[in-house]
Amino acid sequence: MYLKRFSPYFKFLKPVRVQFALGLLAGIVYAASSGFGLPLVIKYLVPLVTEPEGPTGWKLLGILAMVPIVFVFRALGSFANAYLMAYTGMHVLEQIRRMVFEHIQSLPLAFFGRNKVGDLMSRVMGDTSQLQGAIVKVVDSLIKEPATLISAAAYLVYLSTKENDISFVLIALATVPACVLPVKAIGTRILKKAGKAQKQAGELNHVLNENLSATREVRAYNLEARESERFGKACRNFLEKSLKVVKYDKALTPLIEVVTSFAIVIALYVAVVNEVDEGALASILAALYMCYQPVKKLGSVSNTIRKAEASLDRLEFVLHTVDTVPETTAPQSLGSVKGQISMQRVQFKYTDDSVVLDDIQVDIAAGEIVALVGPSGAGKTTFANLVPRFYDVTEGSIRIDGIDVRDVLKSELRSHIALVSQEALLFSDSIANNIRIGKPDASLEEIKIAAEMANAHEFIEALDQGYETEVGERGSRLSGGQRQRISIARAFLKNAPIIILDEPTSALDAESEHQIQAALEKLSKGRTVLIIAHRFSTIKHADRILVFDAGKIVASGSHAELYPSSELYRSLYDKQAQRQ
Ligand SMILES: Nc1ncnc2c1ncn2[C@@H]1O[C@H](COP(=O)(O)OP(=O)(O)OP(=O)(O)O)[C@@H](O)[C@H]1O
Repeated sequence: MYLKRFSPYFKFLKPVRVQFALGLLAGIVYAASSGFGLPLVIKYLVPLVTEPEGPTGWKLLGILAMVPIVFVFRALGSFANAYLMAYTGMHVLEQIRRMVFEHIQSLPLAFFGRNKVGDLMSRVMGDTSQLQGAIVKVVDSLIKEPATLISAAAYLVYLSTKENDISFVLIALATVPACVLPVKAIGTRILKKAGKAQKQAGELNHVLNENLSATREVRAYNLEARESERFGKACRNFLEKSLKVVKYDKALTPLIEVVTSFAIVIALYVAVVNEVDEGALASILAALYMCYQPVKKLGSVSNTIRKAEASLDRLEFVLHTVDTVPETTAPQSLGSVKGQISMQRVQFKYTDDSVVLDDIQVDIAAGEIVALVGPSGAGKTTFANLVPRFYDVTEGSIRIDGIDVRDVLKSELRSHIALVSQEALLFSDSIANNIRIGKPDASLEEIKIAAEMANAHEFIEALDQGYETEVGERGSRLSGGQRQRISIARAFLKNAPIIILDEPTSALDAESEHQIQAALEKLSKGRTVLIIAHRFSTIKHADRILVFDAGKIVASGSHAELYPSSELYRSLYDKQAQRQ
């Protein structure tokens, strides 16, 4: 049955198996005291009221004492069961979330190009939560509810042997299959609707995330009303899709109750015709109630499973996404890298239908500084992204010191490459820890030296907390130029032989630009450097310039060689010169 879908995830119960087993045991105590204990108590209590010549003294006290005893067992069972199940549930949730998160870390950049951040957040938070709810509720209910049903049925059997009539049991049990029909019909609908509702939750998260990541743009372009409308629409869609789930979810219990009311009437009729006494009659009612209660609960469990199945589909979409940049099974070591990069007949496509880089053939010597220029969209960033294997070539090969990058472990390959991005991205941590990313075991002394090399030491020291200053979310408490210098300090600390430098496009003030430029020149010394040159100010320090156009390298050489020979280069350069 459909529980099979969840079986691979039951392994998460293993670390909490003791609590889980105790929780189940508590569930059985609860079930037995509800299904068997309560009807039994009622059987002895009712005659106390209806029969004038009832028991007295110790016997009376004994019967009365049964009430609190049964209720104490039931209460203890109920509490321990609920608490231990919540305990195991939260532990399961933690593990599932971590598994999904870890898998997301291993996914290539291409995956994030295709999927929205908000939707992924919704999958990590919302869908894991649904799955956790299902695993715990299902496993718990699958013991507790049938145990209650069996206890109540056992009581009916016990009573029928005493009353010499087995017909109540048969009638009570005969109605169970009838209750399964609405459970099945509603379950199928819930699966469909829940999938849509979760998808809409992802969309809602996406709109929220996009808005919160673009707070400046929203204000600058007066997009507040448009954004509110977009969010409102997503909210409404989510509400409508969720309400459909609620409708089916909530229809189940009343439906089952109607079915069981007929069964109860028939069972009572048989009991009355057979002239059972009041105590037995009341206890039959209680036992029947205890029989149908679990059926109802199991129906709601079925709905939970359906909802969780929809969430599982969304989670498995992430978990089953294979790494399109796979790790080699027979890794070679790069050893101490000189930094020679060679690209042979490289072709690259993001999607099947468009070639972004075509027939790229280039050899970059160790220690060479190479600038990549070309019109926007020509393929410069893509070219640089292939070296650390953010993407893999679709044809041809890239070699570092003669070794194909696909034959090296990604972690080793990337340890030899430092990246200075266009938009320096800092983590919400101290400045020291942000620089330390370049070398996790670096001492404060090493961090300060790296900051000095990056022309960052002075401004850091001038801050109240110095290196311990918290930079805020994404480094928002620092200026663009300061962030950039911290990211250059990171690269200094990493001391990698290959540097990829995505030149900042946003205009920095002259002083900041000068400091960054000077730091980058220092950083470039003795290393192989690829500069994605958006502005041409850095070009003069390059040993070679590669001119990209529509995914091809159309010219290569120094500025002095290219200016007269390449029309494209000349026009790009002149346009830049005019702007300055
Ligand atoms: N993640 C992606 N998925 C699909 N296509 C992409 C992706 N990234 C870039 N492209 C496409 O690949 C082509 C090359 O883009 P690339 O970013 O390499 O150009 P670029 O020369 O660095 O441009 P710019 O100077 O504007 O940064 C463009 O047509 C772009 O639309």
